[in-house]
Amino acid sequence: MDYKKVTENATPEETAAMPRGIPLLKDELDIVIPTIRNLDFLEMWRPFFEPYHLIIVQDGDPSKTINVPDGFDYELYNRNDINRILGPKASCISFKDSACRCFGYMVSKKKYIFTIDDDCFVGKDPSGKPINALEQHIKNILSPSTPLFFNTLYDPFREGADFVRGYPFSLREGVPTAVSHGLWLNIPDYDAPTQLVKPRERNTRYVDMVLTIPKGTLFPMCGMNLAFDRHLIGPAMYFGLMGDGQPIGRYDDMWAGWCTKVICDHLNLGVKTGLPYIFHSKASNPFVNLKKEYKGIFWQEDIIPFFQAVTLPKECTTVQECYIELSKQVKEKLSKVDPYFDKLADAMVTWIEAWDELNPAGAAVANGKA
Ligand SMILES: O=c1ccn([C@@H]2O[C@H](COP(=O)(O)OP(=O)(O)O[C@H]3O[C@@H](CO)[C@H](O)[C@H]3O)[C@@H](O)[C@H]2O)c(=O)[nH]1
Ligand SMILES: [Mn+2]
Repeated sequence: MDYKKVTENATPEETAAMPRGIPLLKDELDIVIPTIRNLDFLEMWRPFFEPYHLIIVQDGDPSKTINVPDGFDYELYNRNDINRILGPKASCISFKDSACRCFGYMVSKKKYIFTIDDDCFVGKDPSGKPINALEQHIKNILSPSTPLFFNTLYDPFREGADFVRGYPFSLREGVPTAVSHGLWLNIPDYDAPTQLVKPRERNTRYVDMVLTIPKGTLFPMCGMNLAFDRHLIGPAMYFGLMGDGQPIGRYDDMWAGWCTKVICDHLNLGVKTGLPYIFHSKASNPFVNLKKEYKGIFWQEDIIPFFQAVTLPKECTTVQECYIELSKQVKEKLSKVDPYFDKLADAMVTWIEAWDELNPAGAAVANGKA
């Protein structure tokens, strides 16, 4: 299949020249950014992001000042803030790892979240048009998913597509979409071994596709370019215990993705992957990544069969109830892999306790129907 290679990101001028459409969900969506750097990348995104509220989670040294470009409406939390707000429960929020971003999901009061890394720029589609990734995520999230029966013409709710012959009419309503998982041009999200053997590989392939991940199928969720319905699935988006003091890193989003997918399957919620693309500009150090990842690379050979075998009782009708049940199964079945999972299972409970403390209304409302 011949693809027009996409090899460069949009310039701020090209993005600024884009017609500023109506900012959909302007007051219902927060943009969460984990950072240890400056936030100059926001200049690139200004036309698309400026109307939205940002939640910046500053990782690392809290005494360092993070400069946010003028004109953005934001709240910023550093480690001192996390400790002050959560007290002892702050122990469940990772330090010195992008996993800290999930604190932003917890403190948000909005229905939707979009999270992006600070080294992700505006990509261009094959026609050279800057990609408004946020707009595409919103389209994905606001249209149903089809996890129960695979539509061979991809997302039937996209312009110019539909359900194909043989697709049961009883299933064409689809289910609510909980997660929209975007992809990356330029630096792909490879694990360290792959990065080491393919240091110069760049993703120039723009595939114009959005797919629902079928029920019963897990996937490797990357947190770099991700949106989700916080009211439907927020409490499952815990990015685990990673980074400082932990035996593992760079499995934060993976853990959240596996927990989220089994809970979405149980609650009849959908997960989509594909468009939009961002332009990932910075390859993190593969040797540092290998040190962070290596335990995860062999632990996951046990973790994946665990999640594939997970069943949740029909009495679990909220995300919190599903998540607590999942934490019990993690403690029971994964602790024999490594004592780390015993600690992680406890942290999963702490996360839900902290979530419900900061979001009391959410504690009572069922998030989805089993
Ligand atoms: O200790 C840290 C390190 C980084 N950050 C912020 O997190 C994101 C991602 O950082 P970076 O781009 O350096 O790392 P990548 O390897 O490209 O990240 C991807 O791999 C996964 C790592 O878990 C993750 O899903 C992707 O994000 C940036 O915004 C850094 O500023 C941090 O907060 N703390
Ligand atoms: Mn990166």
